[in-house]
Amino acid sequence: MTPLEKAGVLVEALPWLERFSGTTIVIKYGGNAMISPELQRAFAEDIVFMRYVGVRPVVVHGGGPQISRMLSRLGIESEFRGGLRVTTPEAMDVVRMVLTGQVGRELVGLINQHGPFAVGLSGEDAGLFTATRRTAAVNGKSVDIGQVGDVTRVDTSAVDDLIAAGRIPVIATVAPDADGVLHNVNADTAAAALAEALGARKLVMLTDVPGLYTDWPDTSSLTSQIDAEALEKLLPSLESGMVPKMEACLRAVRGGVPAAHVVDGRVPHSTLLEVFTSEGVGTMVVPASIQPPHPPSLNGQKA
Ligand SMILES: Nc1ncnc2c1ncn2[C@@H]1O[C@H](COP(=O)(O)OP(=O)(O)O)[C@@H](O)[C@H]1O
Ligand SMILES: CC(=O)N[C@@H](CCC(=O)OP(=O)(O)O)C(=O)O
Repeated sequence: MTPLEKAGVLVEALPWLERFSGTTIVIKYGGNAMISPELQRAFAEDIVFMRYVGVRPVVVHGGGPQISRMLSRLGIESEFRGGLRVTTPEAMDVVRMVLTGQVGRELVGLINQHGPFAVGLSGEDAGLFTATRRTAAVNGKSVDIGQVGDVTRVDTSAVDDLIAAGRIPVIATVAPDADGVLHNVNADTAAAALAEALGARKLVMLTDVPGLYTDWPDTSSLTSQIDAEALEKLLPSLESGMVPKMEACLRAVRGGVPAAHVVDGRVPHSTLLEVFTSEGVGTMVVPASIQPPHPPSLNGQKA
């Protein structure tokens, strides 16, 4: 690349820096996207980059595959229903241990190789999340799945304090209910609730597919943009992990977040590409088809 081309790349980011500097962006890092140490390091670089250019990143992490591995090492059976893990009290202990003690710690460590930014917390800290037990929808019927919750209250004060101090909150999604009983909350669900409560400018979900396929697994059905109404119609036909993910995107945009994106976390620096380049990668969910004006010279893909 010539020096002029390098300068071009930097200048291309300018409208996006102008748009997003000073805003809060919630990034959900799925366990399936954490497939190599290099990718995890690239993710940490993206988050720190955002912080240095004045964006206020908030990381919500998953860890589904890591939880499944630990459960099987311990000989505890685990199954998913409607994209959610059936969570017994015994499994709940493991979920909490893996998310708060392992996956969260590793991300905090990677980010903090660049400076004292990341602080790990969970839904239990300072009343961040209150959960309400939920069921899963399987073939149109609602079935009990144990200690699994939805986030029904968010107290953002601890996250606000950390952001104001220039820190990067890294959040694990276990949460007590109103009686203090701990629940396992799907990380997509929690990220959407938090993005809504923080008034985030964007929600970015990193996963292990290039985006939403409207006719899964037909690869030609990958969609770059969908509005809330169309997504709502599509939801009953979605499968497995995409159910909570797209429900979460819908919740976020209906709750006032201008755009929610599903992007391929297996692509190095996909977060940077999504936020600071004109291409826009993955699938963007918007409240309605009509978009606010774009910065100059854009292709209409981004928000
Ligand atoms: N319509 C669809 N479009 C894209 N992915 C889908 C769809 N339906 C099911 N999937 C599956 O959902 C998975 C992503 O969800 P999940 O495994 O929960 O990821 P994460 O750990 O990132 O939250 C994909 O790997 C894919 O196998
Ligand atoms: C209720 C429920 O399913 N909770 C999830 C929490 C972790 C998660 O959501 O991780 P990913 O983002 O990597 O899928 C689980 O136990 O796997």
